Amino acid sequence: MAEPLFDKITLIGIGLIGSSIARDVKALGLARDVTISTRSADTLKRARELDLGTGYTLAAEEAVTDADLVIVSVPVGASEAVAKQIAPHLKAGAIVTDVGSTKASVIAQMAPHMPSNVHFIPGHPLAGTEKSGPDAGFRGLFKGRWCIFTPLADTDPDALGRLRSFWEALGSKIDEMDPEHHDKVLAIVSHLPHIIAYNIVGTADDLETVTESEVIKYSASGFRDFTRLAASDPTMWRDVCLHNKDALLEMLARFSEDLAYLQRAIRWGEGDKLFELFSRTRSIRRSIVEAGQDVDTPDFGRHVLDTPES
Ligand SMILES: NC(=O)C1=CN([C@@H]2O[C@H](COP(=O)(O)OP(=O)(O)OC[C@H]3O[C@@H](n4cnc5c(N)ncnc54)[C@H](O)[C@@H]3O)[C@@H](O)[C@H]2O)C=CC1
Ligand SMILES: O=C(O)C(=O)Cc1ccc(O)cc1
Repeated sequence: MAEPLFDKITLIGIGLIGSSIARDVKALGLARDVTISTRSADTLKRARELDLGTGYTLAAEEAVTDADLVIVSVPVGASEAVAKQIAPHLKAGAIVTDVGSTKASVIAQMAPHMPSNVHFIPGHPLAGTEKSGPDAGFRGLFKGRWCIFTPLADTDPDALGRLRSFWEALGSKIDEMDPEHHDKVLAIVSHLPHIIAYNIVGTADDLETVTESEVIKYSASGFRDFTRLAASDPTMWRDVCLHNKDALLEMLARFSEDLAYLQRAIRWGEGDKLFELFSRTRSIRRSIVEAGQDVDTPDFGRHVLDTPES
């Protein structure tokens, strides 16, 4: 068991991400006190049944009292409400971080409410699944995965170092970026793929000439991969779309142009153009595999941490 990095950690939101953090924190002994707060009584009750923390309350302002580290793991659209609620009750010197999939909007929502004696360090673990809620979390989700920090200009290096040590204890690799760049990168590698998945599954569902039972019966593995992404939480992804609007619209515009190019090549029988693109994209997949980043298999992220569960 590791020496606790923090006396008290408070988790606001205890879904897939919050509960995965809680499981690792508890198993690794990273805090003496793990207080959990979430919006609904049913979810809080489930967190208690799963024994995810040491204290439970529906009142976020009560939960953050005396906390050394506060991790906000709620849909990005709820960030401002949470920040307003907790801000007056934060301990001087506390670190407040989040895990939201978009960063510029979360900073705009939270930073103005943070007291000057608190260290607010936005973060985003690039790890997850299509599932949600406290039962969906699991130990080791963050192992070997990137966690991106988008620190504000005046961030205290000591606080940054302590947050880095925390994520490293969960097995993550850390990178830093400015929030706008983060939002562009994530728009192409994560947000656009989810939108494409929602769209293709919606298109299949709307077809008049192919029945739903045929789609289910004959779904090839490529289509099944899309259905996994398209099963992701609607609240979370509505919020991602609304809160990374500019970057997403830019990537969608680029995507539509490139799709039109493909459409023309198919219409006019330009096989050389199709072959050239398909060869280029194949090499990207090879680079991902060579870089050891091809962990997105059906059981991806399910590797447990080396430290045995206590
Ligand atoms: N699901 C994924 O694969 C990943 C999600 N994220 C980000 O992590 C955050 C949480 O996502 P998940 O854990 O997947 O969602 P989830 O739906 O599993 O859990 C969300 C939690 O937030 C709580 N909540 C919602 N509104 C709240 C409010 N106003 N006050 C307090 N609690 C509130 C819910 O009760 C629930 O406990 C999101 O911002 C998402 O963008 C980041 C990386 C991966
Ligand atoms: O389930 C998947 O394939 C994901 O891509 C999970 C995911 C969703 C949102 C994020 O911000 C990061 C990771």
